[in-house]
Amino acid sequence: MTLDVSCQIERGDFSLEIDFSSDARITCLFGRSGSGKTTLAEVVAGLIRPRSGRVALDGEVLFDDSTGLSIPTWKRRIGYVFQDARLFPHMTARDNLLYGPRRAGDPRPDLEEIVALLGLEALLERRPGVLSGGEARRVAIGRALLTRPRLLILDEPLSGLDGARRGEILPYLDQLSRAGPPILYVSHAVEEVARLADRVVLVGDGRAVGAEPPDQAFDRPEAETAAGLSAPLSILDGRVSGHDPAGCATRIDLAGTPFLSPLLDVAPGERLRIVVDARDVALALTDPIDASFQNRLPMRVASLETRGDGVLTRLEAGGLTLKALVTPQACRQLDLTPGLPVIALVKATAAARYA
Ligand SMILES: Nc1ncnc2c1ncn2[C@@H]1O[C@H](COP(=O)(O)OP(=O)(O)OP(=O)(O)O)[C@@H](O)[C@H]1O
Repeated sequence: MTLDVSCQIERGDFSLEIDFSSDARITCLFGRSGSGKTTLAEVVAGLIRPRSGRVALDGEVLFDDSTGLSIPTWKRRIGYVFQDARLFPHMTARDNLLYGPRRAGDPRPDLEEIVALLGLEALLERRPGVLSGGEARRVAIGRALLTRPRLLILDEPLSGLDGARRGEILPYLDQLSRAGPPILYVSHAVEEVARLADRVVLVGDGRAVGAEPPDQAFDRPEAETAAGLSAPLSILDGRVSGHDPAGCATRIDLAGTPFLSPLLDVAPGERLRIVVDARDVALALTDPIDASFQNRLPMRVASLETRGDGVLTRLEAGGLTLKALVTPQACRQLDLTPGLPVIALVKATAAARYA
């Protein structure tokens, strides 16, 4: 799937300039409340007409103001799951699932498969009034999937759910990301984006320009502002190489660099993504072998940038990139310059697992 959006939107006093292209399995629209994420999603779905520009999915033009073309929503084959599940209250979960429109000639979608994918078996005969928020969202996602969409739009699918309910639904979203259609995922929550996104479109200050890998997107000051972060995040993809025999730590291979995290319930060989706050990375010129840092990574300074009252230091080693936010004093003391070999010091406990 390739989604190309290049258009201008006006909605009352609000205007948004959009220009991105993504062929990722999960593209996240990330920005703070009111930045225009839902508006952008509604443009893709055909629920809002842009003032000008063009929208195309897999090369098929859905909207083009220069030719006057605007394919209606129902012909776009895009599934849209709204922030509120919008299930029919008088129908069972099963009947809600089977309600979605279907194109003539399309093979009937496999209800069993989608029920299994989203863990809906026990819910089928229940009405929405006796479903939890998370269960209702899963039924709404199932209903959208049963229309065989080319693209699934999930607008803040975890909003309003407490931590436990979010934790319940996230593994289903992981499964969906592997087995379902491509997803346009709207969120203002950094945990969700860091866990799920293949590409991130930052929406803010009237702009949504470029779809970037999450680590790159979270390098930007705009992302820090949108996420309410005090420092950039490193979003690192790795594979579990094993668990500490004493059972208190997990070994992860980060692009060839071994890394120790707290014990994670992830089998060896599985992929995962961890997040490290740039403030949790210290630097040394020689290896402090008697310090408690479990990760002492030989790296090289790639670049330095003044960020607020700190210095954002980007580090590289093989395929691994890591960010450290240090004080200007520390920068002077170590005489940090691009190319300098350093040891990056990261406590195992500083690594959070998001996927
Ligand atoms: N029907 C409308 N008419 C005029 N302005 C609107 C309309 N709907 C939304 N807006 C405005 O458009 C802007 C973007 O709203 P939108 O819902 O797209 O933001 P969002 O990033 O999805 O926010 P949230 O995360 O809170 O859902 C806001 O300033 C909002 O007030």
